Amino acid sequence: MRLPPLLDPAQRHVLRARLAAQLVTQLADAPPHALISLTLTLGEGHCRWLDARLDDQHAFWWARPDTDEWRLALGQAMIVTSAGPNRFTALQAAFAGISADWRHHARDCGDSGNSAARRLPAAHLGFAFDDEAQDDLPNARLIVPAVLLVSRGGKITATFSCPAREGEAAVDAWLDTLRRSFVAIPNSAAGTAHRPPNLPPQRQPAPLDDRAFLARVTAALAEIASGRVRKLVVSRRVRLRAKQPIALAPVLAAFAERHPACTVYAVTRPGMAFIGATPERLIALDDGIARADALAGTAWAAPEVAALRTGEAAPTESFALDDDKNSREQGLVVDAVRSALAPLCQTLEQAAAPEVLRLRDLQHLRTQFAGHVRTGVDLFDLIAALHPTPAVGGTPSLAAQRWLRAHRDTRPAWFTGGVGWIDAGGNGEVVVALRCARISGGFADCYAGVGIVPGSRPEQEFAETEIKLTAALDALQCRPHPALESAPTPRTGT
Ligand SMILES: C=C(O[C@H]1C=CC=C(C(=O)O)[C@@H]1O)C(=O)O
Repeated sequence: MRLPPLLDPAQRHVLRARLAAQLVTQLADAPPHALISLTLTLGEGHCRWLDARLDDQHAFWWARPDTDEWRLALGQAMIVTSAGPNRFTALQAAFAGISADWRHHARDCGDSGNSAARRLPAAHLGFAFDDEAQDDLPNARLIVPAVLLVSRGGKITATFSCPAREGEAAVDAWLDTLRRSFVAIPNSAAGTAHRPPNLPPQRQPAPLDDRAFLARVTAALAEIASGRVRKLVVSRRVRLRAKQPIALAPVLAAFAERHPACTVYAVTRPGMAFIGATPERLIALDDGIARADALAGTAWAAPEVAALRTGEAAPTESFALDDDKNSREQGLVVDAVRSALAPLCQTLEQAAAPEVLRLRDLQHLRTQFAGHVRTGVDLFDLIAALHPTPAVGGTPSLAAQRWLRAHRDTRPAWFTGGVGWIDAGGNGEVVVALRCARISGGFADCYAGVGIVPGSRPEQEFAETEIKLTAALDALQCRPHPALESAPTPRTGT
């Protein structure tokens, strides 16, 4: 849809006047260290924010298409980064400091009455799988954006934030951020429909990487047989190359259209973007109720994929979802999530049996947990207790992480880490960064991992990664593997 009128360059003077008036009022009694946020209602409608220039600036884009929630965070009012074993505690302390004097003024949208404004203002956060990882995104990061645009349930808001010491100069900085973000696309443009689509990138064959993955799965099975670990999650990368820089908006639009029940996310900085559509919630906290998923075990309906690339006699179909191997794989995640949450919750409930989560190309087993958290427990405590679950690391967790480091199963950017947001009241949600790609210029690296337990077979696990990679490959319009072109994949589920 069109951008809300207040974001139209022709209306900027109105926006400027409203922001300046509210900021002056807030500054009157604020100490310099206070964080000030102003939320304006921009009207009714649905905005996916894909008109924004995401490709060449620091931004965070997040969508839950099926609940009509679309967020775009631009710029930085406050930023905290961290790494190492205490990284979540460091973010927690920083967030406590920020929220101790976070002043919020919500004009025309009464914090409690308007669902679009209820979870505002907010920070966004993300972290790598491994607390020692060093990559082109900080290991762990929390940002209160300068501008946060939210379209949720038909209501659109904009929240502007700055440290009080910035004073009235913040208004021009906010308007500059908006100008830079929406400058190239006239207000009349209707989202990505007017943008040229990306030309399909080519998949770069990497037979050595493929063999290394198969060898890692075999080594993981040997480690499991030794009794030192019970489960390991092994991952691989597929590289795509395009003739021109890959534009993000069409890829995000495709992710959102094909995976509406997933969380679609993009974390960008100049020259690089990390994007994906994940089905897995790590944790959500809402008014003292924590919700978490134990997601693992995979089945798919494309037997042809199983014989790809390895050229060996391979199983021709996936394990049934209720097969012992899948149940074991998911059961270990259920046990770990329960053990992590139980000490932090007064009550904890879990579904009696796993449900089937049907996605576009595959299916998973999922057990949902819900519990009342104990007094004083916050989102960071919950993240620290849960991450990494055996859905992305292994069991026992520390032994699995040691093995993955030793076997160079590195997880670039925030793959198998987390991305999410937290509002000023401590409510928030973090998803596990899966089904993703790191895009840089004309290159896209797509990632997928698989849980290895007794009974896993290397070729079949390879096939499972191919199926998981389909989400990113499809969104990037990469042509399917030749072996799949002649045999269309039967779709199951939605
Ligand atoms: C690690 C990934 O998926 C996890 C989540 C669901 C099912 C999984 C599995 O069946 O192996 C994985 O544990 C990935 O998609 O890269």
